[in-house]
Formats: sequence, C-alpha cells, structure tokens
Amino acid sequence: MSRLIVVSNRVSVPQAMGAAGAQGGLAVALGAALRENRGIWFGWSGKETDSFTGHLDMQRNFGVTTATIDLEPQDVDEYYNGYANRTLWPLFHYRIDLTEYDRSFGESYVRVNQRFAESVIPLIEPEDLVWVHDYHLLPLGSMLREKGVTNRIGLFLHIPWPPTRLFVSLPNHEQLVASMLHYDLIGFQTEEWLDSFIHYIKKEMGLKVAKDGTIEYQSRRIVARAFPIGIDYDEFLEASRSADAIGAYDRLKNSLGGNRKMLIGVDRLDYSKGLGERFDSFDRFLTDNPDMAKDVVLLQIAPPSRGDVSSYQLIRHDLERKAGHINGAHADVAWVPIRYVNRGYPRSELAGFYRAADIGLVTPLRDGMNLVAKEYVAAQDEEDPGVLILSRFAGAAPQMQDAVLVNPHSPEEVSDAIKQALAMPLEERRRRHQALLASVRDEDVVRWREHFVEALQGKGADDHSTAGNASPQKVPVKTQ
Ligand SMILES: O=P(O)(O)OC[C@H]1O[C@H](O[C@H]2O[C@H](CO)[C@@H](O)[C@H](O)[C@H]2O)[C@H](O)[C@@H](O)[C@@H]1O
Ligand SMILES: O=c1ccn([C@@H]2O[C@H](COP(=O)(O)OP(=O)(O)O)[C@@H](O)[C@H]2O)c(=O)[nH]1
Repeated sequence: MSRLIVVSNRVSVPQAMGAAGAQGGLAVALGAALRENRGIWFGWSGKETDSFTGHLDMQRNFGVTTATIDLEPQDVDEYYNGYANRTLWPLFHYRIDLTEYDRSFGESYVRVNQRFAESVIPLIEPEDLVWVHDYHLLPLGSMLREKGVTNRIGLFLHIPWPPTRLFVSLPNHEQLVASMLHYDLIGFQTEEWLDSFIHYIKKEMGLKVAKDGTIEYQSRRIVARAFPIGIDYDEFLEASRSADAIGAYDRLKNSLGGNRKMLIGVDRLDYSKGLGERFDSFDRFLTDNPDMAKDVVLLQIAPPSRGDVSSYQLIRHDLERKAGHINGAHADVAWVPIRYVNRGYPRSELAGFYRAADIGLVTPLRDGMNLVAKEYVAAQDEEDPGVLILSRFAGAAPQMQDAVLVNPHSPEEVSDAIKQALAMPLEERRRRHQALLASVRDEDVVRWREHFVEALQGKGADDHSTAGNASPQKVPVKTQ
C-alpha cells in the first residue's frame, strides 16, 4: 500500500479518543487514513517565529506522524489572513464585495507555498501519494512538480468554486488555475462547484474536458470530480453516547424550563454562515407568531474565527448588536429568545446539545459542505428526532433533500420553515430523519477518503497517470 503524505494549512495533532479537545471529523478521518497507510501529515504548526527557519517538528501521536513548520508573522498576516482569508475565502463564497486584491498578499501566498514545497519534499518517497488540501495551497502541486516530484498528487478543495464571472475578478486568475493543472486529481465537494470549475476551464482556457472529468493540458491528464465529504459517523455516534454528551443534554434540557422548544445553530463566526440573516429570520418568526414566541429559544454557538481579519471583526460586532436588539425587543423577566454564545465546545458536548434541540438551524449563505448539518442528524433520537432546516446554498443540500430546505436570504421563508418544523407530526419527522440518517451514515468520511485515494491511485476508472511530468518543470505562478 502506498504511503500517504497529507498537506494542509493546519495540522491536527491526533488525541486520545474522548480527549477534551474539539478534534474535527476531518482530523479523525485523515488520522485513520495515515495510520492505515503509514503516512505523514504536514503543514503549519499554527505558531509564529521571528524569521522562517524551515525547522520541521516531527511528532508521533496515536500512530500518526505529523510534521509541522512555524511561519513568520508577515507570512501569517499576508498568506493566511491576507490572500487565503481576505482574497480567496470571500471570493470563493461569492462575496466579491468583501474581497481584497492586494499584491503583497499574492506575493506572500506564492512565497509560503514555496516554503511548504521545500519543507515537505524531503519527506516524500518515490511511491508516496501526496494529498493537498484546500484554498491555502492551490499552487503547491505545481511547485512540487517544478522541484522534480513525479508522484501522484491530488488536491481537495473544501470550499466552493465560484462562478466564472466572479472568479475572473481575481488578478492573475489564469496563472492560478494553470498552476492547479499540475495535480493528477482535483476534488470538489459538489457537482455545482465542479461544474463552475469545468466552465472556467472550457470558456477561459479553451480546454477540452471529457465526460468523466478528464482535462487534457500540456500533454498531461488531470481528473476533476466531486467527492462530497461526510462525518466520521461511528466516531460521532460514540461521542454522542459519552458521559459528556449525556451531561450536556441534561444541562441544556433542564435550563429550558417547561415544554419550551429549542432551535440550535453551531457555526464559526463567519459571514458565510448567514448568522445575521438567521437572527433576522428568528426575529421575523417571533414578531409574526406572538402566541408561540415564548415557547421557543434559539441557542447560537459561534466560536470566534480569523479575528485578525476586519470583516470578521465587523460581523462579530454586528451580531452582538443584533442579538442584543432582538433580545431587548422580545425578552421578559423569565425568558430570553436568543442565547448567543461566543465560545467553542468539544464535539462530545455538541452532540448532547444537538440532541436536545428540536430544530437544527443551518442556514449558510454559501458553504463548501457544512458538517454541522450532518452531525445534527447523527445526534438525533431516532424515535423522536428533531427537524433539520437547511440552506439550499450549503454544499450538504444535494445530499440532504429530506431536510426542510430554505433560502437563507428570505426571513419570511425561514420563519415559515420554523413554524412548519415546530408543528411537524412525529411520523413526518421520523420519515425525513430516516432518509437523512441513511445518507449521513453511508456517505461518511471514510467513504470520502477511500474514494479520493482510489481515484488518486487511478483505480476504478482509466489510469489517468500523468504524462510529461517525469522531469522538473518550470511553472510560472503569479497571483497578483
Ligand atoms: O482553519 P480555520 O481558518 O480556522 O478554518 C476552519 C476550516 O474552515 C473551512 O472548512 C471547510 O471544510 C469543511 C470540511 O470539508 C466544510 O464542511 C466547510 O463547508 C468548509 O468551510 C476551511 O475550508 C478549512 O480549511 C478550515 O480548516
Ligand atoms: O464549538 C464548536 C463548533 C464547531 N465545532 C466543529 O467544527 C466543525 C465545523 O465544520 P463545518 O463543516 O460545519 O464548518 P467549517 O467551520 O469547517 O466551515 C464541526 O465538525 C463542528 O462539530 C466544534 O467542534 N466545536
């Protein structure tokens, strides 16, 4: 079996099962893959150092080897906060109004990708598969090729790919995409994002794309396909049966008082998650349904994210104001409609919170996938499940058609959906939940990584092995 070299911006050091930390499903799944394939997970340590040394911190925890590098403050500012999160993130989430095009960000992005390439190369052995993750590292494959790496290299993009008309607003978009065409496999979360990418490849680059997603470019063949990510269902089920989950469930239920129903939202504090629009919709529901208002509570868990980026500071400020305003307008001495919590919880506790909630309110304006929607379904009591209200703009929506699908931009539509969910008969709740659960359980993260790794190995379809990358290539990468 080939070893797997996983490269991502952040590396999650594996923890013991049931440890207090909030380890994501992706970390668990990649950890399992790395244990099976004897691989290495490489990326940024999350730490800063005065000047870049390239020192590799190698660790082995619970059977997984991680290798991390520290970055300079300027790298973090211009690559992570800058090009990744002020340029690509807003643009790829269709927020051209928030997108900043600053030449220094693009230069740092290229420099840090070069640093990643130089640091990871000594770890790569001839038969290894290299799996690169996300928008932070789009040109990494081309830099590895330039330095002579001939291994199979795949990229998985966790966030949307924007429509061509938006994407072309990115200075040097041509070079960025050309640099991506040095991967053997490019994976997207949904057919929609894949279609947008293929549209760009055909219309802007004039390339031919076969029905199976094979792109021919400079005597290489690149496969582009959708691989929707899932949760680690078994691991999540175990977490949801833990003492932490049961304790969290009891605490929350007891705090509600009487027969009050609860809606839950769990999102990083990010403008893509539609939190302001969600609060507006809940406000509309409270205003339009005064007879039901005091029987419901919205618990919104929103751990702060990317706090050095001004658009994130702004959204935090706006949400505090909005929650305060709605609570001020509707609360009485014994009831506050929105419990707005700016901190994160371990997933075992989240599992208990999800189960205690009658409605999962997942209304991003645009989201690569959204694992919270899947976790909410997995955490429910099958005999008496809650209802998932899901944005049609989440990457999870095509797989979760039995949720109550909404347009998150319409307060009336979301308010109606809340009313519908609160009144939904048990039989309909069970029917919808059964269908959702089947897909969450079957299309899990293990299947996701197995499909991706098989495709990267060229199994299950024609062998799309690259031609023409056996020797180092000069690859121009310019992002600003
Ligand atoms: O590392 P951060 O800057 O703190 O951000 C956290 C992660 O956010 C993004 O998650 C995406 O991946 C999820 C799993 O595929 C998907 O469900 C979600 O829709 C995406 O937004 C980001 O893409 C990751 O790289 C970050 O680590
Ligand atoms: O307090 C929190 C909030 C979120 N999460 C986890 O963070 C992930 C969020 O993933 P999602 O795909 O929904 O969105 P992202 O933040 O990656 O854009 C999920 O696994 C959540 O369980 C967590 O562990 N603790």
